[in-house]
Amino acid sequence: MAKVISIGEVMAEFARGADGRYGAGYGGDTFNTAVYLARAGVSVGYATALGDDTYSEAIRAAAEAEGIDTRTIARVAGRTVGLYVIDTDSRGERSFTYWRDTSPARELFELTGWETIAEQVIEASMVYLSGITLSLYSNIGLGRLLATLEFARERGSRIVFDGNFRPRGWGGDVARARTVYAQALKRCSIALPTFEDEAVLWGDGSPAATAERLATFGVPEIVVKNGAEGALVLSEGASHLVPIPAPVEPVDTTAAGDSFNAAYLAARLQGAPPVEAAQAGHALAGRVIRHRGAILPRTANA
Ligand SMILES: Nc1ncnc2c1ncn2[C@@H]1O[C@H](COP(=O)(O)OP(=O)(O)OP(=O)(O)O)[C@@H](O)[C@H]1O
Ligand SMILES: O=C(O)C(=O)C[C@H](O)[C@H](O)CO
Repeated sequence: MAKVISIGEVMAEFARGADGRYGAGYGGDTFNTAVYLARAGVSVGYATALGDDTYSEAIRAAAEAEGIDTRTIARVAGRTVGLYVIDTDSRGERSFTYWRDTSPARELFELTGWETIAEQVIEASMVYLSGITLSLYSNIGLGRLLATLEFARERGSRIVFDGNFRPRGWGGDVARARTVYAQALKRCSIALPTFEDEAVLWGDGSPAATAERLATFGVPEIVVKNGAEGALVLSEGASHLVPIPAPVEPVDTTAAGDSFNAAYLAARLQGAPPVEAAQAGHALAGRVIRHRGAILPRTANA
């Protein structure tokens, strides 16, 4: 059984290159983290639903080539995956446009056989999800996901959550987003948010305010990422600001946070303390933002 199971959506990706042309790939926040976890040697599975077309099959094959356990990937006949396009500004800051409203991933917890996938999630020793994951599902799907997380937690699994707030995913309904986030946070052992996103969703004035708010939800281990400003680690009652090793001029910041999370978790699973794990997070994220798209070419990851 996979040690970590990451839950969410992976899409086809188009990233615009320096020449103005778009290159094709695939990505999705929780999938990006699963890829970087696998590359760090962590046993990881991905839970989602794909279609049965060539794009879906290419994504499944890519997951398998990365060594990701695909037994928790459902397949829906006659459907295809969502799509997103990355555009970047002169500072490498990314923006996304999505075509994802009809993707099968949104129905994961309502498909025939969803219980089998939930059972595998419950048996994982760590479950990873994000605010984007939460934005995918109907209230029925969310209820099933939250029950699954609750059972996993009762079995001793650690729930890891990255807020990754994307307002469009919630149709502007911030009140619903906050209610649903609170349900995930109550069950969370490790929170790995990004300050910018938390400020939009919760109105936090500083990374310290984000960390304090998450601590009041009872989250014992918190890392608040803040781009080039470093990361604030709060664990066992002590807080540490972990600076980036060196500033990077980003080409495309897509998956900066996702790759940070993977390197952080891999280090924690290998026994490193939180501050050392955050340094590993910075090191990988600093490499990822030098490349276009969410996922580094395999040769660039070494
Ligand atoms: N200019 C930079 N120089 C060096 N490292 C950076 C820079 N910007 C970001 N990083 C690294 O990336 C990590 C995450 O950055 P940030 O908080 O901007 O990500 P994010 O918005 O969550 O990304 P995404 O949601 O696309 O995955 C930082 O903690 C840091 O390690
Ligand atoms: O924005 C999303 O929903 C994505 O999953 C696309 C990107 O890969 C992700 O946001 C990067 O963190």
